[in-house]
Amino acid sequence: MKPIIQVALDLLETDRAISIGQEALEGGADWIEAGTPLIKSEGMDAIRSLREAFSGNIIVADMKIADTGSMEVEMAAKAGADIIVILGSADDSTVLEAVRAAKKYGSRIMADLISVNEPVTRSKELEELGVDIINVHAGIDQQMTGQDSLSIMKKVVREVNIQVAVAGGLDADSCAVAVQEGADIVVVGGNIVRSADVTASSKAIREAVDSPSVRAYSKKSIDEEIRSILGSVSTPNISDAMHRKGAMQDIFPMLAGKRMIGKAVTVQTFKGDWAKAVEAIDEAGPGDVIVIYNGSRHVAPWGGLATQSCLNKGIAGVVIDGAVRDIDDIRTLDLPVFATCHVPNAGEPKGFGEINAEIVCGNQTVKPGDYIVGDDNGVVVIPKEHAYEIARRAKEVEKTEQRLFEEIRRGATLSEVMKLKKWEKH
Ligand SMILES: O=C(CO)[C@H](O)[C@H](O)COP(=O)(O)O
Repeated sequence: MKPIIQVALDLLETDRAISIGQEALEGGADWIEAGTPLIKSEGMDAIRSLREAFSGNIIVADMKIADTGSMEVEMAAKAGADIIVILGSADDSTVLEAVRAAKKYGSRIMADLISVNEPVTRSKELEELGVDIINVHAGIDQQMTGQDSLSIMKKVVREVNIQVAVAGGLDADSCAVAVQEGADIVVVGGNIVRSADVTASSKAIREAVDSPSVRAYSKKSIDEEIRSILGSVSTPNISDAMHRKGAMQDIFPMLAGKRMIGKAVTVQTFKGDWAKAVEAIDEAGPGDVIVIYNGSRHVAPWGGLATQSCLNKGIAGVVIDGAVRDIDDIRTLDLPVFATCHVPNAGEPKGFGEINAEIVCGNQTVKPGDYIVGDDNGVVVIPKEHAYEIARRAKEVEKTEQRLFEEIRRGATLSEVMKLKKWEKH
């Protein structure tokens, strides 16, 4: 049987969901899912509208039912859902009630294994309780911390005889792996619905699941993955992902159009003392960013010679809470430099201070090894212990913005696309 692509319309407004759903179907998606956010935002009317707009397609209502199985299945079924999602972690009594109601109204039940502790055991129990489809799912917040669903899905398909779906940040490559490993249904949200070209993204997934053998799925190291994700987002995306934390204050790019990503080598110095700043170049390695607190706007601990030395070592960039000089040389060299200002004066190499201690730079705490990202907007610090999660969340912000850009390009205004008035705080 051909694998089924279920497109999860995780949006807040039905009109956007319908137009994105249409584009996804043009690319080859099969089932239309009313995502949980859409159902919470618009209620059963969202399901009714999707039923009407997509009369020939299976409609899945991602109700994530936790209780009152019968009542909630009845609501969704009467609104037009063919498949209704309950939580696999719901009590057996709720599952049974949902299954009974689904039979009565001619619908099917999909059980979502999100946050289930023993997914394989629970899948078998759910099958016995009469569930039609198991969905092995790493939720969106779980994905941000690195959890994925494919390894569990592999085990589940061997243990149950009902259809198995898989969900959780899937893209074309992971969908191909999923169907190779036995998934009947791939559930794709963000990588279709927040794409600027929904039809093309949906088509790429169609091709991947229909000829999965040509795909290779390579696993990068965590540092490679963080750097690769951070390389595709902006500092505003990261600031949004960090709820406006992390941006350095009063630190500006000294040359335009340069992007910088790296791990911090920190330097605490004192006004105009440039010894530790320059010694840090020898401590730092390729892909590091030297982050210096100096604290003077009038004497510079950094200039053209230090910048050239960094290039010889493959250092990714420099950030200085303080001044730089030789700005004309710096502008001709290919190293991103961020600083408070530029001045003519150099200080003295006295040697006070510390390399790789925790410092404050641009009013942000920076620890050695934290990820530092800089672009024309400024510099953000990402604590190393949350770097993967923040990078993933920044990528989600970037995807959402790409989609908004596309809808604005088509003629709407930002407030129209975002339905700003509707979502103002009451
Ligand atoms: O149910 C969901 C979140 O709870 C999503 O619909 C599901 O995870 C698919 O979306 P994505 O591909 O973005 O993970």
